[in-house]
Amino acid sequence: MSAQLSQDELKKQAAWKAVEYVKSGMKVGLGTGSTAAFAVERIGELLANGTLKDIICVPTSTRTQEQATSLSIPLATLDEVPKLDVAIDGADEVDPALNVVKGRGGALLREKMVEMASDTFVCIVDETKLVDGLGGSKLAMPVEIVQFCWKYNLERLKNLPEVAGCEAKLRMEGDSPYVTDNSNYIVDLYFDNPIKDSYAAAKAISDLEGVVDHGLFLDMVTTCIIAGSDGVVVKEK
Ligand SMILES: O=C(CO)[C@H](O)[C@H](O)COP(=O)(O)O
Repeated sequence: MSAQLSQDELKKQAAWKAVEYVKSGMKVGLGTGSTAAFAVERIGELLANGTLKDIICVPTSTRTQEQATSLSIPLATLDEVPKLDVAIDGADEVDPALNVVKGRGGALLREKMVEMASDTFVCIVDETKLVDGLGGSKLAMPVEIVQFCWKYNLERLKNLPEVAGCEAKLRMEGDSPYVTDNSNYIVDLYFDNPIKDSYAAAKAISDLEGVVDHGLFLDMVTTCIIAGSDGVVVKEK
């Protein structure tokens, strides 16, 4: 039966399972992306039917903020609620140690801030996101940089020994650079092979002046919910 589920149905299964971690009275981080959107929708439903009460949520993007507002989910910022009980968010890649790449949706900075502020980070994915090593999907690993002298920083990123051989491209939206919710640009790094040492890469990237943040979320996920053709698997860190 489950072998016939679409990718969206798998995302929804993972999202619904994650929402079981949300209890009345909690402070909740809301992720960004198509998988996280199913979780936001479910939280909205459970609030509307009275199953969940008195929760307050912190969104990780203007997109999620708009969705949550449309569902009458009570919202706050980290300024108002600096400590969260649980955050639920998708990911682009998940390795066997539950380190993840995030930010293909462009929300990496707010996602990292909200997820670091949370006691529990429940990551929700379908099985297509599983990789043997980060960078292994051959899709983008985003780095958020300031707009100022972006070419200079793109070149410096490309030339870091810790990400040797990667391709670096400024993310575009039509004919213009993509601009994040924080008014920054994104350089996407593409790898032929998984990154050898994600920790060294994360440090080297962060150390560049003008880098705001990157999509390597290391040692952050506490629970990963993976929906696949064999059902839903929960992995705890
Ligand atoms: O990091 C993200 C957005 O910045 C998303 O969580 C990530 O891109 C996964 O998205 P989706 O659930 O649509 O596959």
